[in-house]
Amino acid sequence: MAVTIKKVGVIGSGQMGNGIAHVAGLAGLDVVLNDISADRLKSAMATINGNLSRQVAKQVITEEARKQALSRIGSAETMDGLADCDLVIETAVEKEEVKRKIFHDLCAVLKPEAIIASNTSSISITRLASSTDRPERFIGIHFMNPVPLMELVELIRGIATDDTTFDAAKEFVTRLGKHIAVSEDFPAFIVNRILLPMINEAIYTLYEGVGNVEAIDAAMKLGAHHPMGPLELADFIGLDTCLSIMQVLHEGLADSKYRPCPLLVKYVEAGWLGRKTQRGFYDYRGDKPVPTR
Ligand SMILES: CC(=O)CC(=O)SCCNC(=O)CCNC(=O)[C@H](O)C(C)(C)COP(=O)(O)OP(=O)(O)OC[C@H]1O[C@@H](n2cnc3c(N)ncnc32)[C@H](O)[C@@H]1OP(=O)(O)O
Ligand SMILES: NC(=O)C1=CN([C@@H]2O[C@H](COP(=O)(O)OP(=O)(O)OC[C@H]3O[C@@H](n4cnc5c(N)ncnc54)[C@H](OP(=O)(O)O)[C@@H]3O)[C@@H](O)[C@H]2O)C=CC1
Repeated sequence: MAVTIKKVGVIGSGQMGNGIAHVAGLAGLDVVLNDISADRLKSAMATINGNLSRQVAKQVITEEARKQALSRIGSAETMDGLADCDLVIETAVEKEEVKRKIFHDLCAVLKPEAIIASNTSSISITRLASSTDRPERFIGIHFMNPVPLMELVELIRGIATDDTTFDAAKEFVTRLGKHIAVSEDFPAFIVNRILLPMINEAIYTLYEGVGNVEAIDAAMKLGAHHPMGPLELADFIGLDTCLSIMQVLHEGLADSKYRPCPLLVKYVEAGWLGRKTQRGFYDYRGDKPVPTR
């Protein structure tokens, strides 16, 4: 039976959650954003408004489209508010036990025919699906950061994902105007299997003293035409997320070439997670970012 997605739930209102709510609202879908923190929900709504306003100023969207999109995005402090969604996308932190608990709580309230998706960067979709009551209606829908600007979304089927779910996810992503890359359910899928070892290697390059933060980022921006240097990009993604992805690659593929750089571990242990905590490979607390090494 075909599934029509009209109402979308988003769990986790961090940078990815607010981006997904933003693009879904703009595409004319009703959105309910949920988070464990009421403060986070409030600031996510303000961020979405700010990002929509930037798009109006740049004439990417009209003022009317901004207003319409905002009016479609609501927030819910408990999971009950997601009960009648057709699709719920989980976008909480990259920790398997957190995601499993969310799915357990979500399945208790969500209508049985609804589809559940995870925006995980790396974790097995088959394994996450097994913590739900509907593995056949579970899929990986992996957006890229920043969601309103990046064109790609990866779709990942778990072993049990049925064709109806895959087709509905495809239709949903197409409606958002994004390009789809289909990936097999392997650790970190396609983009992060390639991108994260490059970022980890850039951190080793720093750790071994081959270059400092500025030299490494300038080298890849000006020498390889990357839009952001790898350390700037790591701060943008979040160093906790980068470390989690490397750990999934290291454990999942059992190959020492994916060993997370000890310097990355140290930054995460310090709570220097990048832009979201205002300190990572750069310090963002002043007027302009200053390298921390
Ligand atoms: C970890 C995973 O699981 C997967 C991943 O996502 S990996 C990460 C993938 N993403 C990347 O690799 C991003 C690499 N960087 C880029 O492509 C570019 O730097 C970029 C597209 C992010 C920005 O490009 P830019 O035009 O050079 O930068 P910038 O001038 O700062 O921003 C341009 C506009 O983008 C928009 N923008 C920037 N960040 C935004 C955000 N978070 N949300 C919405 N809009 C944003 C703004 O409209 C901004 O306009 P203003 O100048 O008015 O602020
Ligand atoms: N950052 C990136 O570039 C990309 C990330 N992803 C993936 O998206 C997901 C989210 O990443 P990102 O947005 O960067 O992370 P953030 O740290 O920005 O946001 C995560 C959000 O989830 C909230 N949260 C934590 N636990 C729960 C819970 N039990 N229920 C509801 N909300 C919860 C956090 O709240 P609090 O802070 O209060 O704990 C926070 O608001 C991860 O799986 C990540 O791997 C995918 C593509 C790109």
